[in-house]
Amino acid sequence: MKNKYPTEVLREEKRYPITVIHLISFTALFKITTFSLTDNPDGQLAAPRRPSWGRNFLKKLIAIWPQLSRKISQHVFDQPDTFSLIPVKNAFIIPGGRFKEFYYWDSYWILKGLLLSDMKETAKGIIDNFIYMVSTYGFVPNGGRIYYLNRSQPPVLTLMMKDYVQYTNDFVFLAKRIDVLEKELQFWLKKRVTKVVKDGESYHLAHFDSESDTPRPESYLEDLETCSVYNTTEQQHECYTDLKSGAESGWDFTSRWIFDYEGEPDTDLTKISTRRNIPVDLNAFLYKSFRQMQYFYLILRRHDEAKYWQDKAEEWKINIEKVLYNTEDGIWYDYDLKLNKPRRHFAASNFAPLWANAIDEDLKKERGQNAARYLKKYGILEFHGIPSTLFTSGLQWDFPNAWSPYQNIVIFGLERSGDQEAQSIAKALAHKWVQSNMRAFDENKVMFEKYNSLISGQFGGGGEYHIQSGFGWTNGSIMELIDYYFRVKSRKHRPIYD
Ligand SMILES: OC[C@H]1O[C@H](O[C@H]2O[C@H](CO)[C@@H](O)[C@H](O)[C@H]2O)[C@H](O)[C@@H](O)[C@@H]1O
Repeated sequence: MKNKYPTEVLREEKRYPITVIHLISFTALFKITTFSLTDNPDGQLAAPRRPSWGRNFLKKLIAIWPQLSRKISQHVFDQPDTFSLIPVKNAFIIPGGRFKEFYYWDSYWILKGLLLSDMKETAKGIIDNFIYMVSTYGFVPNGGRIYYLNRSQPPVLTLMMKDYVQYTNDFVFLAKRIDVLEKELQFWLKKRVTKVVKDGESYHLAHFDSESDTPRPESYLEDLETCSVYNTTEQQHECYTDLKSGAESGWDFTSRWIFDYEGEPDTDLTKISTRRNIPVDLNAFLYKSFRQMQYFYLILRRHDEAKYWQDKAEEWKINIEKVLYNTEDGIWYDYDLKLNKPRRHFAASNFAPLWANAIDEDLKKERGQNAARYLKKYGILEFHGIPSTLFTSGLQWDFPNAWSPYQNIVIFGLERSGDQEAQSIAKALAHKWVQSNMRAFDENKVMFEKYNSLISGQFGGGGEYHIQSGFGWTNGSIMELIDYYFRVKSRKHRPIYD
């Protein structure tokens, strides 16, 4: 069949018969077991500052880093056209399982875990890989393959730099790279921002919007099948673009991106319309990054640039408040660009502005209180992890799956609101999540990419592939939770909680 495989895949498959491909993937990436000399993978996390159960678990997690570390071999640099890997110089940490290359937003939580394990050189190298990609391609691709070059993932590079600089005080490193951080955020401002109308007023906010209208090479047959319900080529192309935009969101896939005829979330993937949604979490990530740029430029005494990013942060804060905050329900909601109305449904992403602090100082406590009430209303405390949504669609970013990054986003959002009840709920949520992860680890001897919020210790399921283990971001984010909630003494370094 013509066009059965995308050109990138064809190029690799045509040149190399199956056996050679296997050989190549074996030699294209290799594991590194020794880290840089200044890295200390025994890590301060495993030091005797916490209960012994916590120390033992953390030691086991730290021991997983070498299994997930990769470096690109010289063959790829010598013959880049014969590999699908994007050649980056420094070692990195992969998620694990089928994910054998680096992933953009996974790396944010991985980096937190690396810093908490005192592996600052590896962390630095990972940031520099991303800096290289922004310099070369103008943005950070979804992951480390050339077939990911038509979409990004939630923007977190500036936040990675923040964690690194906060841990190391390496302002020279920051000063040399700040223009590239700026370049990445300009990509989002220029390519992903759209006009939003609410109550007759216009605002600007971002949405996910891949520029490619063909099936995802890594899930080619799945996408062909999903979009085959459409009769015209134009409709099929729209469908592919929305699937790729869904992958750009990192929530691939979820009822959040699916609309029924009345604009309500749906479980039928063929109705995917990712671009129609203004996502709360994406705009919170951007707000947090804009504010961070303001602080970075102030430290570097570049006052004009600091003012530019201060204005952007203020604009985003106002727009998040006016368009996404729902005073009646006391929470933020995604916004439907077509029907100009909020999508009033539970999602773990609804809490992201609390975590990003996209709130006026005098409203912080009240917003924390409201968010706590909202969690209780939906009985979220009864679960073993905060589920992505409350829709059972069979898609992996829906009920009952709970994903690690959003545990930290919700928990640290509640924690930093300063409201006492919100803080005690945050602690209870952290306990349940850590418990479930530890139970699963005891039974299976591995960490998973997602968990089932209905059963403590049970891994998640659904979606287009089987459950994967490893797992980079789960390990990084649980280290952050354990470090914050299960500590018995003060620490040498300043914490990096977010
Ligand atoms: O191959 C299917 C999809 O797999 C990735 O998405 C999932 O794994 C990623 C790595 O852990 C994670 O970043 C993402 O949030 C998950 O949904 C990949 O990112 C997708 O682009 C890809 O289509």
